[in-house]
Amino acid sequence: MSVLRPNLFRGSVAIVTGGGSGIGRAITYELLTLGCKVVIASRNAERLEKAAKELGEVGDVTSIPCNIRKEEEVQALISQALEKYGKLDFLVNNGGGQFMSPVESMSLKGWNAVVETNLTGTFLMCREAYNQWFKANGGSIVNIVADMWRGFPMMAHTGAARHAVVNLTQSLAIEWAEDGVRVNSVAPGMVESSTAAANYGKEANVFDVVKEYLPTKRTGVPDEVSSVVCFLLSPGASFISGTTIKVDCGSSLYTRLMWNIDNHDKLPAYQWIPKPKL
Ligand SMILES: CCC/C=C/C(=O)SCCNC(=O)CCNC(=O)[C@H](O)C(C)(C)COP(=O)([O-])OP(=O)([O-])OC[C@H]1O[C@@H](n2cnc3c(N)ncnc32)[C@H](O)[C@@H]1OP(=O)([O-])[O-]
Ligand SMILES: NC(=O)C1=CN([C@@H]2O[C@H](COP(=O)(O)OP(=O)(O)OC[C@H]3O[C@@H](n4cnc5c(N)ncnc54)[C@H](OP(=O)(O)O)[C@@H]3O)[C@@H](O)[C@H]2O)C=CC1
Repeated sequence: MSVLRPNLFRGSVAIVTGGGSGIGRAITYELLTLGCKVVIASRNAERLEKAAKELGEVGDVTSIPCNIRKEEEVQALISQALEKYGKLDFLVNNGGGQFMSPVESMSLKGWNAVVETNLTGTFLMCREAYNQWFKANGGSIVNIVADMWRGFPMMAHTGAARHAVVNLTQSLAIEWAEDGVRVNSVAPGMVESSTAAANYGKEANVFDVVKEYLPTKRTGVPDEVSSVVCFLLSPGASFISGTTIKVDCGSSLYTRLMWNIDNHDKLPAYQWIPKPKL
């Protein structure tokens, strides 16, 4: 099912923030099928535990509740993961989110909540994983960002924070190269997980509305992000660090100003069958 070879990550250990839902869950699922042990971490302990139970049928997974905005919780997450599995190979900073609002009515508290979640949370996770393990042992980090390349109207807070993570990725790739740590990012386009649809799909019907504006004429699926994350973690990406891969099939490049793409179905989704519940 994974395009990567079976047992590729046997003996490896990963932490995936937000690993209990949506894209993070797809990443966790694929890592597990490749033999990796995975710690999933996010705020909602009940939902996380339920996800760990379901994913436990695929492989060795542990849930540890953690709010990535809280320094002491991040420190505890890394040390508990190390206690449980004795090592750490991969960190996937996928946990994040935002709300829709024009800047003029964005409160400072709301701005801070989004910047702390997406930028400061990623910084804390990277720093702690490095200080507690990667510095002495090497490792690989993938940060999930977003399609903010042309600004992010209605989500300016997340646009600013995610672009900052791209720059953080570049800085860390250089600072930590001599310790054998690779750091990359993945920037998904519009990816329709059930959670994302619940967050944005109903209110503004975003995922349905955008389809005709995408070169694919369809939204992405979580498996299409997961496969790229797993590749970046793998030895196949051993000469890639400090980069951000856009997983959007060109949507960040497309405007209808000079070129119009008519409706088509020539770029179908790469989706696991049977599809895991995401
Ligand atoms: C479109 C497709 C592209 C993207 C897809 C995805 O990313 S899919 C994945 C997407 N998944 C997600 O995005 C899920 C994760 N997202 C979240 O958990 C939240 O959006 C969070 C990041 C703000 C964290 O919030 P939290 O739990 O830490 O904090 P809190 O709830 O206490 O809020 C703090 C303050 O923020 C403000 N404020 C908050 N909401 C709204 C709003 N709707 N309206 C206006 N303002 C809002 C408000 O000021 C509030 O304070 P108040 O006025 O209440 O005293
Ligand atoms: N779907 C899409 O189209 C796109 C998604 N993205 C990004 O990809 C990532 C995954 O999104 P997706 O799977 O679609 O949606 P989800 O809502 O399923 O994923 C967000 C995850 O982040 C966790 N999370 C949020 N805040 C925190 C926090 N403070 N500490 C720890 N965990 C947290 C949530 O769990 P909990 O609530 O339990 O904390 C949840 O599992 C997010 O960063 C999202 O913004 C980027 C571009 C497009």
